[in-house]
Amino acid sequence: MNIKQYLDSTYLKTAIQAGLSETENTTIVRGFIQEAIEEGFKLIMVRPDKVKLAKEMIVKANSKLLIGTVISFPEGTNSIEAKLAEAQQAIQDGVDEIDYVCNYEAFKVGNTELVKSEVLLGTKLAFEHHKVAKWIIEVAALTDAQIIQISALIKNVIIANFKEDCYPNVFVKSSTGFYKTENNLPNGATFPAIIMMLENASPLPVKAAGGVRTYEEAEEMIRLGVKRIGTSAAKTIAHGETASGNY
Ligand SMILES: O=C[C@H](O)COP(=O)(O)O
Repeated sequence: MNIKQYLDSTYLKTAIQAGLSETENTTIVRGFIQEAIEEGFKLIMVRPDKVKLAKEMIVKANSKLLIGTVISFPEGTNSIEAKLAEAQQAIQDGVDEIDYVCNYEAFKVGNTELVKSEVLLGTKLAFEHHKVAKWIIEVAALTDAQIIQISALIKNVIIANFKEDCYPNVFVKSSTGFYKTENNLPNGATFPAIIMMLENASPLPVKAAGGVRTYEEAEEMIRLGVKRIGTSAAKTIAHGETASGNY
């Protein structure tokens, strides 16, 4: 198995989150993009304001590395209009895959219509530009029943509105990697959450993200059926090593 083809190498910290100046953080992002080019990962995930930089570096290196970005990250509470505008800008800057954070807070209070609308319109926008869409559900913020319901909701919106050959291009994604739980509980891609997603999102593919730190974890996720793994430890995982956790 070529694990690198499953790995979305991810750096989503803002300068403030990284405790760095803007210039220092951009230097880190540059290094991350360069590393992903050299390692032959499938895709690099960066914040929207770094998509242009990634595109320039990838074109210059004549690399096939794809670029993904995150929309309404990490809370997902922006209006649909704001999400579409952010995605539109990322498309203009050269993005290949758009990872939208679902408005899971709206979902939790019963506003499923809003989530259905954003999934429909956000996916439509991605498809109009031949891009992949992913919907982050933030499993740590949800009960098991809610994980099941929102995975099925996304699946049903896609099945009702798009042709079968589009299904591989819409993912249900577990986590932002930035959610903070009380008592420091795991905030990312746990095996039980991934299994519930796989069972209820199918035929849509699942992306596991958040807290994946070892080759063994990644391999087990793939064995379970995930098609993509988003991790800030892609290089260490690809080299069969274990990175320190960030929960
Ligand atoms: O979208 C991907 C996540 O931000 C990656 O999370 P991580 O930093 O815990 O690997």
